[in-house]
Amino acid sequence: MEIVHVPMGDRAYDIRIGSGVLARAGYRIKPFLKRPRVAVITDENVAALHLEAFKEALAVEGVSVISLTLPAGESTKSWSNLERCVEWLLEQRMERSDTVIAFGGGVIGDLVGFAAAITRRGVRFIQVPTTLLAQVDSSVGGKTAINSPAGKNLIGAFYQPAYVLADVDLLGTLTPRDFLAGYGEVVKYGLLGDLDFFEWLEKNGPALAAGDVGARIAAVKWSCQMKVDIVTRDETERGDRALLNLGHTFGHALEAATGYSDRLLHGEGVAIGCALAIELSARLGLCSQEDPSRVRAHLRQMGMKVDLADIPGEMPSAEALLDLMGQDKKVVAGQLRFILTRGIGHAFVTADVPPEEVLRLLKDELDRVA
Ligand SMILES: NC(=O)c1ccc[n+]([C@@H]2O[C@H](COP(=O)([O-])OP(=O)(O)OC[C@H]3O[C@@H](n4cnc5c(N)ncnc54)[C@H](O)[C@@H]3O)[C@@H](O)[C@H]2O)c1
Ligand SMILES: O=C(O)C(=O)C[C@@H](O)[C@H](O)[C@H](O)COP(=O)(O)O
Ligand SMILES: [Zn+2]
Repeated sequence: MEIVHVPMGDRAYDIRIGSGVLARAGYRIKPFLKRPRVAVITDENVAALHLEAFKEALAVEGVSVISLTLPAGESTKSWSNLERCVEWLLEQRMERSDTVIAFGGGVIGDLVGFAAAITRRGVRFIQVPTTLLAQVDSSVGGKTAINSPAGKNLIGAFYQPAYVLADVDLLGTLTPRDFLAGYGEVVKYGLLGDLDFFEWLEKNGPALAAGDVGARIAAVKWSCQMKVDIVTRDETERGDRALLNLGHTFGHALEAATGYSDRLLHGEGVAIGCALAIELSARLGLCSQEDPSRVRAHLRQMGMKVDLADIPGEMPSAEALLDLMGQDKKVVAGQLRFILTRGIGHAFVTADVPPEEVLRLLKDELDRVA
């Protein structure tokens, strides 16, 4: 069992990572409860596979459970599902000191975290992440949100969980595609701040995907620790936290362009976005010409999407993609900011990127699609 502590004063919390964690969830969660009753919100896939086991683990400690099951997929991060969650919590008479548990991937975590933040101006909230992406990234750090037709995660709040409980055994039921999408965020950590981690992934990525429990725990812990170090320096993204957005300026525009649909999962967009950010860095002379090919080679070795050509269906023009990037939350005074790199493990935030270079890169990439 591994623990990563998030030192945030009176909002400090622990992330507990291990195998067999779910079976002991009642024992772990009970100390947080003012009364032995929790509201669990999940999605249809997670409910079918793991909700009974989770309920039993809570029941053995005398904790009763009310649960709400939502449709699976990115389109669940919507106003209508936010309303559904909040109204359900109110109907169930959840008090401010009661606890809401997000039991699922990043979609459930982001939506339920936001619902918890605004219900009675903030009910206590615990994350039990069930995807690789949620265990390494979305359950930690307090970004919560839903999507708008105008762009990704544009409606939300910073709201930290009280606890995060990550059982890597749950990753065993993910589809290979969902597992690899989460791996996109794992690779991001190596690229943004730790060449040793990237090298470790080059060696251990295949074992991780094949189900090696030790490797999974190590990767989740490494990623969470990196995220915690950044988030505790800059909780609300005034500076360094934007590093965690490596690949996302491109990735979020691609998600919007593909309608937040099955055509492109978030982590897939992040992987393609990282490859584009590093290519852009090389074109601007910031990093070596070898870095983009090394990153692409690793993503390809893992069987991931790497290029715009890997996205099925029609893509909009380079100009339209650049326009979608204009809704990015890192925009200041109308100017886009990018996360670029001086080499693998050395990312930085900059507004000093000529839009014509971005356009040229996107055009070259789109030409390869045609
Ligand atoms: N808040 C943050 O800091 C942050 C960070 C990264 C990503 N995100 C958000 O996270 C979302 C993506 O999260 P995701 O990749 O977890 O997607 P997801 O929540 O849609 O889960 C992916 C799929 O896996 C299924 N699933 C979940 N757990 C399962 C399990 N154990 N076994 C079998 N199937 C399971 C889900 O039902 C879904 O179909 C995006 O909306 C993204 O914006 C947020
Ligand atoms: O926690 C962060 O900060 C991140 O940027 C992590 C990202 O992986 C995540 O996708 C996040 O939701 C993106 O943030 P956004 O502010 O660009 O919506
Ligand atoms: Zn992300």
